[in-house]
Amino acid sequence: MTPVASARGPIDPRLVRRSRAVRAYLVVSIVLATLVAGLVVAQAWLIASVVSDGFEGSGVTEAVTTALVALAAVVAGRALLGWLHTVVSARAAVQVKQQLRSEVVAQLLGGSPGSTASGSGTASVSSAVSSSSAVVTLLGPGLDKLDPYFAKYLPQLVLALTVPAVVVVSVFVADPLSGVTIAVTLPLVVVFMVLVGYVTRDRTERRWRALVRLSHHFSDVLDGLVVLKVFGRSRNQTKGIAEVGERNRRETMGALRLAFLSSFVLELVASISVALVAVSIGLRLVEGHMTLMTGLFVLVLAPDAYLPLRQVGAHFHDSAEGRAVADDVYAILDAPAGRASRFPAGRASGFPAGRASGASRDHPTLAGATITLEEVSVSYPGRTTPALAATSLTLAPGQVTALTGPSGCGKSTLVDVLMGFVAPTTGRVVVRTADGTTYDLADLDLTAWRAELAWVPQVPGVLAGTVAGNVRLGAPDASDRDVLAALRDAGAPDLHPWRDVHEGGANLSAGERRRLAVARALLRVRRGGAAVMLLDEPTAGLDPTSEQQVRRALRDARVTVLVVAHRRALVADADAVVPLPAPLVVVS
Ligand SMILES: Nc1ncnc2c1ncn2[C@@H]1O[C@H](COP(=O)(O)OP(=O)(O)OP(=O)(O)O)[C@@H](O)[C@H]1O
Repeated sequence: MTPVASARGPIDPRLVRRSRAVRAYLVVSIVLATLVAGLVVAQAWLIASVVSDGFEGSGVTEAVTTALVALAAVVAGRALLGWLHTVVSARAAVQVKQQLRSEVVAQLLGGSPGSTASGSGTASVSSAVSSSSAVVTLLGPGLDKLDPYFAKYLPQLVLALTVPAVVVVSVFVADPLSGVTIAVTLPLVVVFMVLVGYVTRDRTERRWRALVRLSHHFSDVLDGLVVLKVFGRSRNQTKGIAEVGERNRRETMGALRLAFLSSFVLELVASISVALVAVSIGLRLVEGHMTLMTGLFVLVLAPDAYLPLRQVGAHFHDSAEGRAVADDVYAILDAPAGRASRFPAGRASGFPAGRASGASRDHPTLAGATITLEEVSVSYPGRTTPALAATSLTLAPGQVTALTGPSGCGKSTLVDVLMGFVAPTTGRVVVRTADGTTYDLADLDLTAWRAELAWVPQVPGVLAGTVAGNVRLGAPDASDRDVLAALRDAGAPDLHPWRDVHEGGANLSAGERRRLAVARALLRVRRGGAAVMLLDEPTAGLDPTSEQQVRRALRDARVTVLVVAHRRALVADADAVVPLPAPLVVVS
């Protein structure tokens, strides 16, 4: 796993720094906890006074009745404050999760608000969030693990910081010896908590990673289930899933065992400490060195010095998974924008990735622009040969350029570079606008850049909905007539615009999906303002009539066109042909 900058204080400073909701919540929490601390002391004092009055045999006097009413009010007040704290915590959890979810989604989609927040740009995306299944786990059940952090751990932590302090001071004022005893033993509980925390941290992190691995594995198997079934290998996967599931179970049980054990240790330390205070009070009461009222007050109050700390220790386990999740979230948000943006980026699922857009970057208009690739090459880590060897080519405005070459020579990679999905390893893409200004693609706002591109990938993306809805993705405001014309010119007059389309175009043939994507690109040029078309084998698998239609549409588009072509007819139509050399074969 790539190391990520993890924040390991009692409170994750990144959450406090980046979320106003958390800061506001902490302020409210501290106020509520201080009120609770006051009520705890008041409650102990009232109980002590009622009981000592009872022992003195003064009967149910007016003072006793008043104390009992006040005691009832204090108990009700504590209940009310507890309820308020729960409500505030739950609200904060919802707000923070909502904020993190939208920040992560925006970062993955390239909007990158996270990069403007506090991204140092030094962390890299953890391998735990490098696949779509991991992202789904992270944004769904993953972020929900922040609930215990906000609902249980943080309120308790604030109580643990305020209540013991108030209790120690009150006890010290009433009985200095007990005050000193509590003040000396309290840090012991903290020391044990820290020790337990260190052990727990690794355990819970391991458990979270096991859960992510399980979801990865499961999603991979589901993806390949059809192939596995056809080749009779699906049953073998049962064993794999069972093994990963078993590992997850073992990690969960280990984390639970540790949680129970550490609660026991904290209880023990706290009980021994209270016993020390009780023994000293008992002896002094017997010897008559202390009043019953003071003794009772300290005895009732002493456990409350330890209780919040013990509980914070217990809730630390509930929150630990949330902290591991926060690490993954901030690994995405703090990653250099491009790395995170690879998630949705075209075909590419590995490095080198493209980058996210930057709102302040330039965005020249592409109408009439010349796009030049200067010695652009792309190499993927771990590969001995470049995916695209150093290539130079010029896309002249309004011309159709055909890119040819054997399979695997990097044609689609070159298209990915132009789409901004993949950053060149060497070389650069230069844009010379109609007025003669030149720009480097690396400096441009990619969202604006892509808005002027019409793209037909080798495997077109199709969303659930209708044919027309999919075609309109290129130009949402286009009329029905425009959609029909685009479908006709893409050689797809047979595709009814209102026909239902399933997710991924599962109910369309490969040829229908391709023609739908061509229609979408045509509409983007005609009504969406695109000035450049990038098409990756748009006529593969089409019948001669449809192919003829697509070729004509490309010729008539009157924009700059780069078409990856294997078919001779498509190449023959081009104004310029750029052949890429066969990839180097390295035999080791
Ligand atoms: N994400 C990736 N990670 C590593 N290698 C990759 C990645 N994408 C592509 N490649 C490799 O880069 C090389 C070029 O791939 P590319 O898809 O660009 O070729 P192509 O010329 O378009 O091939 P075809 O004509 O078969 O579509 C191939 O060897 C491919 O295996």
